[in-house]
Amino acid sequence: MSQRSDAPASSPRFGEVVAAGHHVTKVYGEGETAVTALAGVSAQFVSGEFTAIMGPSGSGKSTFMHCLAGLDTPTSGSAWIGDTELGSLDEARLTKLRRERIGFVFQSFNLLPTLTALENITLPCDLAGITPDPAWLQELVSTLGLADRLGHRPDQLSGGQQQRVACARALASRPAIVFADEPTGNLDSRAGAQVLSFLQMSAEILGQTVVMVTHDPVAAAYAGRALFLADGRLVHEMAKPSAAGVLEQMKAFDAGQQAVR
Ligand SMILES: Nc1ncnc2c1ncn2[C@@H]1O[C@H](COP(=O)(O)OP(=O)(O)OP(=O)(O)O)[C@@H](O)[C@H]1O
Repeated sequence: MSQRSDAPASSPRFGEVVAAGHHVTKVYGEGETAVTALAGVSAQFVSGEFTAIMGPSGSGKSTFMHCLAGLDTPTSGSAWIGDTELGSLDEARLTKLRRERIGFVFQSFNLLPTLTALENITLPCDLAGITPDPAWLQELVSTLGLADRLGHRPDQLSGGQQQRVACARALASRPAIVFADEPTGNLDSRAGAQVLSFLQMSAEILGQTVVMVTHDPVAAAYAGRALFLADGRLVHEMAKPSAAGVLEQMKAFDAGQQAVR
């Protein structure tokens, strides 16, 4: 895939902050049954960066991602996409922003079963009233190895092919940011590696900002940066994570030790 020089003028410039959470706190429930899922997490995501959010089960990874993407609302603190604070938007504006500026990849693919692969890929653009750039679509489809599968419905595709369709769907509108929640959780290691290589390349070559929640150190090693959550707090950050380094860090947290440097 070649570097593109014809990105829309509204595309973020390299190094620009495209998403941020400021002191994001999320408490579910009230009183004695209240659960503090996030306790004041702040992080910034700059253009072209591929960030993995790591942490043990229940550490708040998905809640943080959902708050950043406007799928959940912080109890206090704020979440930003570009210079828009999501809490300032009503539901209609939030839906519009999600459709126009955010791409999603979920563990369970979330493709519509009655639509073909191509119809699934273009659905968010159709809903947002955006006409996807045909050359860009073709490039995505060929890079993801989907050219001869576009007329198939999801039940006629392997899990790996379905997740590659979901990746094409996420990038079709050239969103400001792609959020991927355990994108390889339902895939074998080979299909998972294809999806992760694509996400890595989309950041490194296309400048696509990607934030991925994962528990898998091997998956995190595809990212350029890993953030570690524990008990709803941001406890460590690692640049250029290796699988071994991430594993060591996770073991240290399990053992209640300080961050490994
Ligand atoms: N809707 C909810 N109602 C009540 N508690 C919730 C809700 N969603 C999440 N929680 C709680 O918030 C905490 C953080 O959950 P979250 O799903 O963000 O963690 P996670 O790190 O993504 O976990 P996992 O890796 O297991 O998916 C957990 O204690 C969870 O039980």
